Amino acid sequence: MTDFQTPAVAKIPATIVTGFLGAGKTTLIRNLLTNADGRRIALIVNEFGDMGFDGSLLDGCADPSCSADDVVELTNGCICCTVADDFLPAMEMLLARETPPDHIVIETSGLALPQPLVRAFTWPSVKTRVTVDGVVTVLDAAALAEGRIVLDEEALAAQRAADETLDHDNPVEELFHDQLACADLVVLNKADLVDDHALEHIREHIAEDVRAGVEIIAAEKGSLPIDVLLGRSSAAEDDLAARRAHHHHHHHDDDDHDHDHDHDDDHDHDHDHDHHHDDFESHVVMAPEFASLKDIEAVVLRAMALKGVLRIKGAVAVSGKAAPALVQAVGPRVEAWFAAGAKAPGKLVVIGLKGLDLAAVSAALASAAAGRAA
Ligand SMILES: Nc1nc2c(ncn2[C@@H]2O[C@H](COP(=O)(O)OP(=O)(O)OP(=O)(O)O)[C@@H](O)[C@H]2O)c(=O)[nH]1
Repeated sequence: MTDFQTPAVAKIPATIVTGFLGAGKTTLIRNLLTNADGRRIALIVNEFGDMGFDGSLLDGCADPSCSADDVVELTNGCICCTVADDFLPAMEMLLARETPPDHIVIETSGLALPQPLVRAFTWPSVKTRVTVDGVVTVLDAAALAEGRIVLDEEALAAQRAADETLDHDNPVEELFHDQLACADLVVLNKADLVDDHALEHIREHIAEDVRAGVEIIAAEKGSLPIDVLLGRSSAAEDDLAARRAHHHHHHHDDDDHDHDHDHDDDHDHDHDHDHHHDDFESHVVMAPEFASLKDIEAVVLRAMALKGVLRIKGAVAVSGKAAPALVQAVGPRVEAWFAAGAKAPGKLVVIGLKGLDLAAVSAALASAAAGRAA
């Protein structure tokens, strides 16, 4: 339908960056922002957990080459559940600026379903001004190669049979499929941590989960040319029906938590919003002062090894050092480094499966400190 009254105004493209906890979304975006080539990019960031912004991205943006024009942080829960309260107002604010951005990049939390967010682009206040340029799904190749995210349906069935507590689908798996089904581009990140054979194996599996024609590109530290990441013009918001995962549900019908209130014809195939993040929890844990970066790595690694723990990150103090250390842990990998200017050291965010033993995690962190002092 053509509207002859309104001159055609080019819509602002928006790129959605999704992917599981710790896959490398922030790293990829930091890279993108330092290669923005004069584009004015606004960034909307959503974190799962109470602590909000992880600081490392801001570090990147203290860099004069970082071109983030504006950074909006959404912390009231998972973006896919707070679209109307958080995301739409943030978008409207960006659009109301005198000089709107050239491009908008949205980093979803690692537990967000991209589909409800894409659907938000069909809301009238947004649809006339913005279009989804592409959904970029970042995958952790190491997590896949090491079986922390299970690719294989048979292996998954075996896992389920072995673990009685998995009475329904593995929530990590379901998110994985949702995030893949929505993708315009899959970035097989952390390629440096796996061999070519494993990469090929992963690629073959993923090919079954993505829409036809979706590119799967291996990367290290999310480092890809900006023209690969931006400029896809996918208009995903017009194509939602094709972007739903086919879940193999093991839920009992009455046990399905479908919080979606939208049940008109357009929207009620909304199996893509089963709120898998009800299956996860996040805590802020006070961290002691550590003796050294090595000490941090050893202690956090022990906490990561506890059942259900998926991600730990934050900033901690190191004795005798003015600068706090940032900590990043995904699976068996812990990184810690000094970062002047990181704020509020002494807190770590712990994210994991619902039912994780928080007392044990806190104790692992605290007892290590006591042991060291002895
Ligand atoms: N070896 C390796 N490490 C990587 C790569 N990309 C990211 N990392 C590390 O993985 C960890 C998580 O990276 P982030 O970019 O914070 O991941 P994220 O997806 O934004 O994490 P959440 O927002 O918590 O979901 C950090 O310690 C990164 O340094 C990569 O290509 N190779």
